[in-house]
Amino acid sequence: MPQKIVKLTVKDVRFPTSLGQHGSDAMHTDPDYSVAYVVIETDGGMKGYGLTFTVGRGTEVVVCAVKALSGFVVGKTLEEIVGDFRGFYRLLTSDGQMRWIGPEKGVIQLATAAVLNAVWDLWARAEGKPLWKLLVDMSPEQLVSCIDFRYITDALTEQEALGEACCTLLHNSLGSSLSNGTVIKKPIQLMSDYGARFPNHQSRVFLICGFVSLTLSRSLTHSLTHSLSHSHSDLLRKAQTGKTEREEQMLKEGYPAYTTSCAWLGYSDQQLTQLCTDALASGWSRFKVKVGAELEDDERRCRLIRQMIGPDKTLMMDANQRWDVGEAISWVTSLAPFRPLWIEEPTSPDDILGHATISKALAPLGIGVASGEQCHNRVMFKQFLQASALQFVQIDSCRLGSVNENLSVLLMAHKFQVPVCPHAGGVGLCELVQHLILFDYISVSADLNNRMCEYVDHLHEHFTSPVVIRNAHYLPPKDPGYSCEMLESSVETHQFPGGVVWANLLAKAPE
Ligand SMILES: C[C@H](O)[C@@H](O)CC(=O)C(=O)O
Ligand SMILES: [Mg+2]
Repeated sequence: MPQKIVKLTVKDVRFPTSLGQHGSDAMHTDPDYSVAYVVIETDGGMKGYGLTFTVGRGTEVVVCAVKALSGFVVGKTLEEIVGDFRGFYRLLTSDGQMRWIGPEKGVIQLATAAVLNAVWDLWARAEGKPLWKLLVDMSPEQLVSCIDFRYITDALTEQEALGEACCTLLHNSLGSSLSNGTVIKKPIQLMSDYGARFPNHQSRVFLICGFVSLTLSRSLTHSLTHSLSHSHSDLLRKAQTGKTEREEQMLKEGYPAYTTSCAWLGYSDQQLTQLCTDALASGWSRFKVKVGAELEDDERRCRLIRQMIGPDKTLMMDANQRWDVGEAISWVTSLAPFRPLWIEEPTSPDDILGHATISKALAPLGIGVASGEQCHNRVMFKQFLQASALQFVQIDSCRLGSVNENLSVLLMAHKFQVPVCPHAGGVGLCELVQHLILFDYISVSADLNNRMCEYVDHLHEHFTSPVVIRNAHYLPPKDPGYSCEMLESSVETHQFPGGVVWANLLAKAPE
């Protein structure tokens, strides 16, 4: 029976994390982890839950934006929405009056994520599957039908995402390997043109490829085979191979994670030492430390954490946009002896060329640049990738326009061969993003090299299906949905400003 969405509610839910300095960094010194929490209800009695992460006072603005979008959802059936998900995404992001306050960025994009996250949750529940499994079971055609390719076709077309452009890539890679111009250049060119023009006849093109390869010298045959098996424009259809094994692997081992919870900037050295000791005992081997306020403090804290974890474990550093470009380079150079794998958000999240300059300067030190938690849409990610401005892509389940826009970024990252290491520092972000990275491994990247998903050890007790971590790995969620339903009691007590937690805190606050 069609499920018509008849109601959308949104609540301002905040947790006073600033009291314990949990989540603190060089730019967010007193973060109260918060969400704009959305519930949609159907006439059949089903509910979908969605949220977007915010930090304290900003939440009320996001709540207002969600209310402004609710008219696009209420009255639609789930079938109508998911039957043309690309169209629905555009309806939300491209409305002639609403788009002026974006487009596709800032508060309105956070609100879009909250609403669409609820729709994806409803869809997964209706199918009786956790979201990652819903995505894994979708055909490549269904997956691309959820993506708005507008503004990114110069980096990734729908055909490439599906896997119809392999011949073009084959031509490009053979073109370079056959630099002295051999007789096969022409046939390959013809095959490439044929493949591009008649994507449905690809199998025939492959047959011809196979025939040609038989006639080539051994090294050229190797080159051809390599191109076919390592073609990164040949995305979703190619990744169908081995999917079942990868899904089984994930169910058994889980997805590798790193922890940020030992070293928030406002934690004392004593706290850092204790948390690090506990984390090591629980099997964590990858740690992120906040930096950027005072160089001397950073040196002391980084020395401490490196001494604690030893030379072989992985350390990442996060500056949360604190520096100018030159300052970032010299500051991180000073911290290089502590051997960070990456420096995260060294400067403004909008400064693509600045990130490229920093990447270039730090490459000789073996330090990569990571960014994405405030990268507001697929167009920004496209340019970061095109400019080789980052070496680690940090998708965020709420900063981008929900699963739809995250899919496009996962595919672009795969095409550009940049590892994805999702951001999850916030309330509910671990619960959400685990689904996306599981899908990425099983259905897109098929690669765990240099990849890990962030974990923060806060506020999971407020969710009905909290994340499960075993031996520093995310175990795939089993419950249907997108894992962001919160306990009713938690929502009630933490609602701002009337929930009992806030009523008490506000009563104690000085005038
Ligand atoms: C304010 C948040 O806690 C932020 O510091 C999170 C973050 O940058 C991360 O987890 O990475
Ligand atoms: Mg960060």
